[in-house]
This record gives sequence, structure tokens and C-alpha cells, in this order.
Amino acid sequence: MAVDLLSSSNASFVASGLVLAYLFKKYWDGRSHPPYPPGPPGLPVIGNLLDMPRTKFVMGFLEWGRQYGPVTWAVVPGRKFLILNSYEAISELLDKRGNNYINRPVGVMANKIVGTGFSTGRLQGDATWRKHRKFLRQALSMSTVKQEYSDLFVASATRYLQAILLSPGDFLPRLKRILGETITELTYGALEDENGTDYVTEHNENLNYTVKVAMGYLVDLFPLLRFVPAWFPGAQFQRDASKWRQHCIMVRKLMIDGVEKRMAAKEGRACYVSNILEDLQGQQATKEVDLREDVQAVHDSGFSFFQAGADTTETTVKNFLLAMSLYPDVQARARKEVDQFFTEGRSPDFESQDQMPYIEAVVLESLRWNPPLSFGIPHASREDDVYNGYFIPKGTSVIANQWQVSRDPSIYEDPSTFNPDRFIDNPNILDPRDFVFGFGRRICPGNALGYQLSWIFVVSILWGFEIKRPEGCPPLEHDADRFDFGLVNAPYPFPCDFIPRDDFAKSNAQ
Ligand code: HEM
Repeated sequence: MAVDLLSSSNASFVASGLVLAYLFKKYWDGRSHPPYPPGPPGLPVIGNLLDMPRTKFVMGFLEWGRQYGPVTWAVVPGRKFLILNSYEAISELLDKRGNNYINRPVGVMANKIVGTGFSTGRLQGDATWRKHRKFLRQALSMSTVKQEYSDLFVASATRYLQAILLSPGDFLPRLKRILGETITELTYGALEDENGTDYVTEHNENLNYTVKVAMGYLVDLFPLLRFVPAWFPGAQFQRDASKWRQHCIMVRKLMIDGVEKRMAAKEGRACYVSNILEDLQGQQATKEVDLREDVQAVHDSGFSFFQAGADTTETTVKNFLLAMSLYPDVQARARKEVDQFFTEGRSPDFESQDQMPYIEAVVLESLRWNPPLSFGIPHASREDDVYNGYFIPKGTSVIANQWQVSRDPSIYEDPSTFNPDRFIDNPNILDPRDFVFGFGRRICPGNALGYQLSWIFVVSILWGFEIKRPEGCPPLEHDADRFDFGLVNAPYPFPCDFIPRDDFAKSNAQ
């Protein structure tokens, strides 16, 4: 039957119809507004489907930037893309015209099938999103982070030093675990429920499929595929989605039930979710208001902490560790500054943070050298726009290539070299925090938290250990040998020798 329907004469009739419709639309669009930005030519119907980079996305986008200039246009079925390859264009569109680029592209697989559309990073710029951002602003400002979370961060960094001492070969998995615990603890005030279900493990599993889903599926391009039943041959995405949807529902419930039980029993640490829920309960006690939407927004914005904050902070600290092993002179200089403050029994804390300019430069360079989300999270336009004479229609997915900014030699000289000196006595240089945390109305609300947590890990590691690249390891001179260019651009796994330093060894023996 299916074969009959697609007999060769029918198929060629349908194909010529589609090509004609495509050519007519292209002609009509071209007459009714300014031209689209330049981009790869594409094919009828499928547009640039075959041109889109499939791996190492930012490298493909960078190449388009070289060929077509700082704004590149590409289309695939059902989606229009604008790729921005210059800080000037990014900041003009996403920062200055931020109200127009406040939305996110809707992923069929993520939003409609797996059901992860509730998290802050996926919401449209609507009333629910504004509620999330209000709570996040309250809890994650630099002053709140310093006041509320510094002790937790110091304790986590100390735990990491001890973990390295115990099992130096596991320094990468231990980093992932301890940063995951830190973020879980500050969000939920506990690491497991009363049955011993481990929150970090469940969140990591959620993160794994969230990242897979964000990479895009065929169903995102051809939305009708979502009606293909799970038993249909080739519909593996439906079977995966069903498993992930169930898991996501389970983890959300696990987290909510846990906080509510601990609050009722007055147990557990104060944390993001419980602090705001208590405030809301206080409001409800004084006046009759329906706060159900607020309560949901607290839970859902809290759920975003791990999704958005765990891998990104981990990548920043990994960047630092890799750089220390490759640039021993930078390491020696950074340690000299640490040793001015933390000696004779005083272990790292935040007290002297403002007096350590070289460490600040090292943390900034760890962010710049390899921006963890190297093409951010795409924004989407609310209305038609025109930039430099080019037309950007409503609903365009806009990708800001942060990697390009980090490697722009007109901004950063010799950009592949890890060189914190570029930030010393150079007030006019672009601060990496102005692009690695994203842009405009969607800028990362966890930027102070990510920065402070990375800072204490950097100082503590320098204080505790000398870091060496083991003899005989290749020098990793090129970016392509250092970073994997995935959705989160992490350094490839790398070896390090850790030599304990005296003060740490003594404090640990006590
Ligand atoms: C060094 C660490 C971090 C980096 C590099 C980073 C980077 C980013 C970037 C590039 C975005 C997209 C912004 C845009 O759309 O323009 C983002 C969004 C977000 N980040 Fe972070 N982030 C970090 C840490 C954190 C932490 C620790 C948290 C929370 C505890 C967090 C929570 C979020 C949330 C909730 C969003 C979504 C915001 C929205 O869509 O409105 N991030 N982050």
C-alpha cells in the first residue's frame, strides 16, 4: 500500500510540487523584505540540512563566519538560524535589543516529548520565566552568594583536596562528584532521601539525556514524526523519550518530596528551595493568596541549578587544572600570590579575595580560554528585525559563537595561549564574564555562584598541591588536541601528577 502511494510518477509529481513551492516562496520572501544575511546556499526543501555541523559545532560556525562574515543565515526544515560570529553583532542583537531576543527555540523532542520544557533555560520569555528569574535574582546575587554560600564552598574545596590526596588518579571524577554535591546541597539542603536515593546520581542521569536531547533530533526538524508510535521500526527516539520522561517525572518528585519532608521535620540545611518556600508560606500566613504558581516556579528554577551549573563550573575548574599542567610558569606565579595570604596554618577562604589580582586573572583566563558553553544556549526572536540591512524574521534561532569571541585576535592577542597577564593593568580588555555567561535578558543567573565556586577551588588546589604534567605526555599545543567541542566544551580527559605541599600535608595530618 505504502509502495503504491509512492509510485514513481506520484513521487516525482510531489517532488516537483515541493520544488516549485520552495522557489515561489523564496522569490516572494525576497521581494517583501530586505535580504536575509549571507550563508551557505542550501538545497530546495531541505535547505542547509546537509551543511549544518554535526560535531564540533563551534568550529563549523567559525568557518561560516570566515566565509560569510559575522552574521550567517542558515535554514533547515521548520527552523531558521542566525549564527553570530562577532562580539559586536552579538552584543548589538542579544544585549541591546535583548527584549526582542528573549525567547528560546522550542525543541519538539525536549519540550513536547521528553517534557523538560519546565526548566528555566527552556522557558519562553513569559510570565512563568519572569517568576523564575525573580527568585533566582533574589538568591544568586553576588552579595547573597558571598554571605550564604562561602562556608559551603570552602568545605567543598577542602573535601576535594582530601579526595585528591587519597586517590590522585581519580581527580576528574572526584571533581565532578564534589561540585555536583555542592550544587545539590545548596539547592535542596541534602544529598539523599530517607531511603538513601542519591540525588547527585539521579541529577547526573537527568543531565545526560537533557544534553542528548538538546543536540537535536530528526523529530525537531519534522515535527509530525512525534506521532510515530514507539513500537514502529526505527522509532528508538520514542522509546528513549518515554524512559527519560518517566525518569524526569520521578526526579522532580523525589526532590520536591524531600524538601517538603525535611521542612516539615525541621531537618536539613537551609537551601535555595526551602528559603524561598518559607518566605512564601510567611506571605500566605498574612494574606489569602494563591501561591501555587510561585511554589512550582521555585521547584522548577531549583531543578535548573544542576542542569545549568554543574557541568559548566566543572569545566571551568578542569580548564584551570589543564592550564596549570601545561603552563608551569603561570602556576608558579599564581601560587606565589596564594602563599602571601595562606601560610602558617591558615587555609584558603574568601577573606582576602579582593587583594589577589593574579588569581582573579587566572579565573578569568580559565573562563576565556575555553568558554564552557561555547555557543551558549540559543535565543529566539519575538518579532521581525533588521540588522546591518539584513532581515531577521520572527522566530529565528540565534546562536552566539562564544568560542569565536574567545579566539578573536583583535580582542585577545595570541588567543590559544593561557595568559592571565592579559587581564592585569588592562582595564579596557573585554572581561570574559561579559560573554561566557551569555547575553541580555537570558544572561546566566548563576554567574556569581559559578565564579565564586571556581575561585575557591583554584586557590585551594594551588595551596594544596603542585600540579605536574606526567613525563612523556604530549604537549597539547593546539586547541583541537585540548578540548572536545561538545555541547559543553570540556577538555579531553588528561593526566596530572599532584605533589602535596607542606602546609596542606601538615593541616591534613592534624
Ligand atoms: C562557570 C559556570 C557557568 C557558566 C559558564 C554558565 C553559562 C551560562 C550560559 C552561557 C547561559 C545561557 C545564557 C544565554 O542564554 O544567553 C546560562 C544560562 C543559565 N545558567 Fe549558567 N553558567 C554557569 C553556572 C551556573 C550556575 C552555578 C547556575 C545555577 C546555580 C546557573 C544557572 C543558569 C540558568 C538557570 C540559566 C538559564 C537562564 C535563562 O534561560 O533565563 N549557571 N549559563
